[in-house]
Amino acid sequence: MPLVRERRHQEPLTLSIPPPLYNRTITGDPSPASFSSSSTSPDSSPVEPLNDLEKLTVLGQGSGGTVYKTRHRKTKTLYALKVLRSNLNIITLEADILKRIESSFIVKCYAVFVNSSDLCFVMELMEKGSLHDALLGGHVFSELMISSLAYRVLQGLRYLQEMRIVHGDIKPSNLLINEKGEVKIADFGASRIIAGGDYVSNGTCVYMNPERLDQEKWGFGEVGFAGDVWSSGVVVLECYLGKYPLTKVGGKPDWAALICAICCNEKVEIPVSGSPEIGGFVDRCLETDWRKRGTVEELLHPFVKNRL
Ligand SMILES: Nc1ncnc2c1ncn2[C@@H]1O[C@H](COP(=O)(O)OP(=O)(O)OP(=O)(O)O)[C@@H](O)[C@H]1O
Repeated sequence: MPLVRERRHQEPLTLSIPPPLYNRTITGDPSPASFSSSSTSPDSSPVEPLNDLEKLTVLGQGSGGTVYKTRHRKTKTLYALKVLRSNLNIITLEADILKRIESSFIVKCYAVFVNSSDLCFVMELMEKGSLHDALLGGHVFSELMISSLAYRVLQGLRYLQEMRIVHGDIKPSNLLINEKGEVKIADFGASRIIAGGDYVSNGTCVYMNPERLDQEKWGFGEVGFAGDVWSSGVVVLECYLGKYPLTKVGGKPDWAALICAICCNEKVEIPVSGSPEIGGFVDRCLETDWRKRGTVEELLHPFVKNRL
């Protein structure tokens, strides 16, 4: 069956967003403007309404908005609140995807609220931040830790594939860690739901796979899932080496250098100090031809079998 990416701007708003119900200001919000909110969450939402949340600190900043640590005023439960300031027609696909997801390998979204031009996601708080933070300063991980991380990412991708969802932006800052040290996949801003044919590029360039950078050569098709596998391989290699593995350290690579590094270079391999299992794993993920690349099912063995 041909694949169609549901174009965000063509997509009708799939969330049934009711008219604003509330009109109060969230504590700590520098804007005096009222914070109108309307819940679009599943019935199980523990947060209703949005202004029950008190902003505590800023957890991080993405290209589209800010993520806050918040506390529910009554229950005292902590949540992460992601506020995206963008074209609602574009970002509601992310909300739609999050609404469908229920997996212990993926950061839970409890509720989605709309506030004029902002879309607010109430999410499970991942206390230990992102894998990107954990990698700062050239920190390297043991193979056992990497295999545990790879297992969780692959299980998350397996779930998404069953839901016909391509994540599209697997990278360290989108892999979050909770208090127990469990890694979960987050951020569906570059995701797409596969139904048949069309394709739009999105996501972070340095973790992109050859077929996405060179679409004329590779064409379209069921490449999205293979793309998530490629990115997972880059992340595993980065955890092993303590640095982004496909280009030289320092400086942001320009587009041409990146295309060359990802599409034309010799195969990137794990150093000889690595075990054959992690070497084989990376090798299968970073297979340039997406048709020959390892699948999620295949990659769940044997490297990740030794997971923690
Ligand atoms: N649920 C969460 N719990 C704890 N911290 C979070 C949570 N979600 C996001 N963060 C933090 O906020 C940062 C920004 O997240 P966000 O998803 O907005 O952008 P990003 O993935 O870092 O960048 P990009 O704009 O490229 O997607 C993350 O890197 C992480 O440190």
